Amino acid sequence: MFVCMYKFGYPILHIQINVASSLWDPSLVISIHIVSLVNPPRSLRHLSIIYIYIEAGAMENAEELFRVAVIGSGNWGSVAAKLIASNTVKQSMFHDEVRMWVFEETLPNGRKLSETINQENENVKYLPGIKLGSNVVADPDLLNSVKEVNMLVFVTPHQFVEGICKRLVGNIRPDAEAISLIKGMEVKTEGPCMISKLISEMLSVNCCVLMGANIANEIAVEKFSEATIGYRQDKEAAQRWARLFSTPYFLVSAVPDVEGVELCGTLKNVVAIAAGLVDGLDMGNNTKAAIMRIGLREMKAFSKLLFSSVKDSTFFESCGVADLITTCLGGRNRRVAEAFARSGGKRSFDELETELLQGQKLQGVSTAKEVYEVLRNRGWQSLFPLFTTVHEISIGLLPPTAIVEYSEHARNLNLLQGAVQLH
Ligand SMILES: NC(=O)C1=CN([C@@H]2O[C@H](COP(=O)(O)OP(=O)(O)OC[C@H]3O[C@@H](n4cnc5c(N)ncnc54)[C@H](O)[C@@H]3O)[C@@H](O)[C@H]2O)C=CC1
Ligand SMILES: O=C(CO)COP(=O)(O)O
Repeated sequence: MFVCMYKFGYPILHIQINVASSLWDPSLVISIHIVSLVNPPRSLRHLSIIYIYIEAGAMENAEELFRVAVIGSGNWGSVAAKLIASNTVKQSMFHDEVRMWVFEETLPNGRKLSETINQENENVKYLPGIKLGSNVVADPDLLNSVKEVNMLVFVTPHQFVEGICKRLVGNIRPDAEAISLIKGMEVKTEGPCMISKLISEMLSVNCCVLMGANIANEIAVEKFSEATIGYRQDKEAAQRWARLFSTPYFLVSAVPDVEGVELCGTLKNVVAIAAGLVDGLDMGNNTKAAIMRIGLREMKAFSKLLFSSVKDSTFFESCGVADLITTCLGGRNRRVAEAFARSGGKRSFDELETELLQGQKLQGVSTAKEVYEVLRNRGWQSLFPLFTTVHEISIGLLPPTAIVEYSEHARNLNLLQGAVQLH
């Protein structure tokens, strides 16, 4: 770039040569600047090259920056926006602004949720007391929220994703990429469909997943935790997602196993329902640990039967055993299931969800139903006694106490091991 200007009464030539991209941040450009007097008077000839300096600066072309939208603004959606916003202001490869699509609601005081978020920089309904970052912009208009965006973060309860994607078809950038933080699955007539696959197929985008031991309220107050990104082939995209989410208190690693990571996040919610039932029955820690162990075994077997590519090592990442533990100890699925067991199964999960979670959504009960459909369609019910029992308890077919009646399933558990070894 050449610029000619007048300063101190003399014409000055400023030459900027961009020589390379920085290794640690591709959006940083290293430039050499030569600033010189043009045709200086004899007395200033010794200053004809005034100075040369090297600079590392942000790319000037704003179109090249990655623009992020968070689709969803619940408890985890809001924390995800906060994490991302803290990084986009610091890393020059990202545009500062983070748009957050809000499923619009009118609050009890008559104000709109999206307006309140923008005025107070806080999601007063789903994450009260936490500032999101002044660069988070709430938008109730889905299509506007994704305008010019090339990094789409999906984080809504899983039952709403298909409807959202239908509205997005044809309305996103062709070079957009996506990540799903959603724990859940859909069951179609042709079989189970993971949410990342649904997003990927409906929108023709590459879709990674991010799952982990991530109780949103704890990360909101910046307590240390870890998460796992699952990716298919595009390691570079996975690394970009990791940069977008990682902070000193939120450590993100990536593994090439999308289905394994996503199934861990999805299935542990069913086990958390079982753990909550155990709490509601006052069975104690040994029983809960037993349920978690049996649950982990069924998670692994189910995942491997559906996708032979799923890796054993994935179950030892944050998305696996760590998320199982935290959700069984402190999650919403556990809490509502405990209340269900304490009512002797007399109050429905729907009623308890509305009362205890006030707009937040349970994923475990619907996931148990979806898993059950897969088991029934494939004749695998007897191989997965925990998953089957959780569903049958949740629809009132069995009492909550059935969660610990395992002795008669012993034979089937052995069968399960055999079935998995076949793969
Ligand atoms: N909250 C947590 O600690 C964590 C949640 N997750 C996962 O993140 C996903 C999203 O959960 P949260 O952000 O916690 O949500 P949430 O359960 O706190 O809130 C429910 C959200 O659904 C929205 N909603 C209600 N009706 C809707 C509709 N018809 N269409 C679209 N949206 C609608 C609400 O506006 C609200 O934003 C879930 O899959 C969950 O399993 C994952 C890790 C941690
Ligand atoms: O997924 C979670 C933690 O990683 C949150 O689980 P709950 O939805 O049960 O709160």
